[in-house]
Amino acid sequence: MAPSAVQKFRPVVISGPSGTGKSTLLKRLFAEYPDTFGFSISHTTRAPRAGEKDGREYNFTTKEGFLDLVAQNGFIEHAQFGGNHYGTSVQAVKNIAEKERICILDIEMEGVKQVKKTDLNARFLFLAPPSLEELEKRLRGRGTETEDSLQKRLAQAHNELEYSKQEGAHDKIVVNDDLEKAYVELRDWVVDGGRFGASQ
Ligand SMILES: Nc1ncnc2c1ncn2[C@@H]1O[C@H](COP(=O)(O)OP(=O)(O)OP(=O)(O)O)[C@@H](O)[C@H]1O
Repeated sequence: MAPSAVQKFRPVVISGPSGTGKSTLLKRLFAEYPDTFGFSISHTTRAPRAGEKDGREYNFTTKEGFLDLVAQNGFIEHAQFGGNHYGTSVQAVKNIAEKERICILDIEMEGVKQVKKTDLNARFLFLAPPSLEELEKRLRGRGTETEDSLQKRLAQAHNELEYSKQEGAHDKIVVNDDLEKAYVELRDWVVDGGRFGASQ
């Protein structure tokens, strides 16, 4: 039987505390490997803004449609912001594999646990900071956080680090100390000699 798209184009889940450097490293990976990766398109109940197209920026949906999909366990993760629902559906991730691209999911711990319950056959990489002190320095240096949001992120970072120590939580852990070294380690694991984790 031919392997399904998600078996061949296995999604890669990158998690790690906010500020560890996920965006920085992914940006480099996408630049070095254009047309290889993709992000899934999220669902939202908010109205499209001018210029936004259904199925491109978001899958725009009604509240009823959204809640139906929640009831069917169709979402990997979903949340409410400002009165609107947002979510990443399992199908949206599969659609990337159908397009013969590797879907990258940049999600947090609860999302990681949800992905494990699906048939997505994903690979899990955890990006760890060298220490919580260094993470705090980077978050402050980025200049995007208030004191309150910084403290929340650090508390969540502690939880993520504890989870990452559990047997089988992740397939690969990369410590982002020296950026260059971390990039090479992440890239080599993701690319996997051109196999991208597929067994055939
Ligand atoms: N190895 C490194 N050494 C020093 N600074 C780094 C390193 N990697 C990333 N940074 C810096 O740390 C800050 C946080 O990085 P980045 O925004 O990529 O984190 P993130 O994990 O994507 O965070 P979020 O989940 O909040 O989006 C940035 O200012 C980035 O330039």
